[in-house]
Amino acid sequence: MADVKVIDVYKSYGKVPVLKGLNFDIENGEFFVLLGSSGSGKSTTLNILAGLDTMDSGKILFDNNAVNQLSPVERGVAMVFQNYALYPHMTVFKNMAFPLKMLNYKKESIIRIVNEVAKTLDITTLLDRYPRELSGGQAQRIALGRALVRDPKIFLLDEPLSNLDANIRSKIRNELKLMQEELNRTFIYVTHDQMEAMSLGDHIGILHNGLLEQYGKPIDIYNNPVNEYIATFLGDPEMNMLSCRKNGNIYEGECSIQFKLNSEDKNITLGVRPENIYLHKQNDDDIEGKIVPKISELLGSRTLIIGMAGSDKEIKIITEESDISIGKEIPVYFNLNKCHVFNEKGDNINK
Ligand SMILES: Nc1ncnc2c1ncn2[C@@H]1O[C@H](COP(=O)(O)OP(=O)(O)OP(=O)(O)O)[C@@H](O)[C@H]1O
Repeated sequence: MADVKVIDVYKSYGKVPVLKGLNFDIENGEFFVLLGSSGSGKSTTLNILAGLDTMDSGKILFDNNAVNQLSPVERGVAMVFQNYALYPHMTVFKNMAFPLKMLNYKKESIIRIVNEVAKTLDITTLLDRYPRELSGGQAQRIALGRALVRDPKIFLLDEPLSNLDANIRSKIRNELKLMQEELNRTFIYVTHDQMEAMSLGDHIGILHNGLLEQYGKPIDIYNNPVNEYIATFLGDPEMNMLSCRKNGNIYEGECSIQFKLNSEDKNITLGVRPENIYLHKQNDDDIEGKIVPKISELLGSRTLIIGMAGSDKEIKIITEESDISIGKEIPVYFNLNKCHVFNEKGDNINK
């Protein structure tokens, strides 16, 4: 049984359509990430799920029950925002106790629940502090704690890590994932950060133009993007896109490549990820291209090469080789099996 079902949700602000028939299911206890660029409608979707915003039409089911008419509290969801929204004049304890107080819990119950949650989150020593005395990571944990005290079925998280420094961010990210597994609750997490989505999500839904453009396990979307938009949105550095044109029975394209492909399309785009381009031939049927390396950047054990194919086409390659001469044309190799073929509409026609 799906925990959350979003069915044909439409939403406009004035004349501007934001959600144009959104559909997806989220399973009980999973970490679902809604990924999309700025303005794609992620927060709107989350607010509608929470009951903080209304939809124009559509249906939302929690455990197969329609929640359209229910208030945020009645829905049993908890929302965690990027700015934590802690009350500055209250201690951590009082911040966490606040939602329970609003629900008229008895004092003893409040003390017991807050202490239990504080123990789970390892924040017992922070209970007497004020928000100004907390680091960003600690404040984030308190914000989660405040959501946890109500024992919600579903957590809705709107870019909760975006105010944190890069190093603490990855630490809290890992903690969040562990916490979700331990709590075994459904997390719906909104972000525009594809790395965050890839590392956190059991499933990812990519929102684009008011629709869920692709849904799946992170690795499946990475390996089988349905179109050029998704292909370039996931992956850093992004997938190289080579324009190619059919000439007789072969395709010719950027990077001076030539290859055979069973397709009727006159113009196609060949997509190849930076890690799938090699400086030495791997297989007899590899496609050979030419680039002029412009920049070589050591990434640790691997090197990023930015090369030029023609005057204004950049090609990015991730290689384990470190001895790269800049400014001199070199051959590069990749295999059609590892490429994606996009038609003129941008759809992936590999499969
Ligand atoms: N209350 C509102 N009134 C009018 N337009 C709105 C309102 N809220 C959001 N929008 C518009 O709806 C679109 C989607 O906004 P939303 O905040 O859902 O996007 P988002 O994907 O969460 O973006 P971001 O990553 O920048 O937070 C945007 O174009 C935004 O300007």
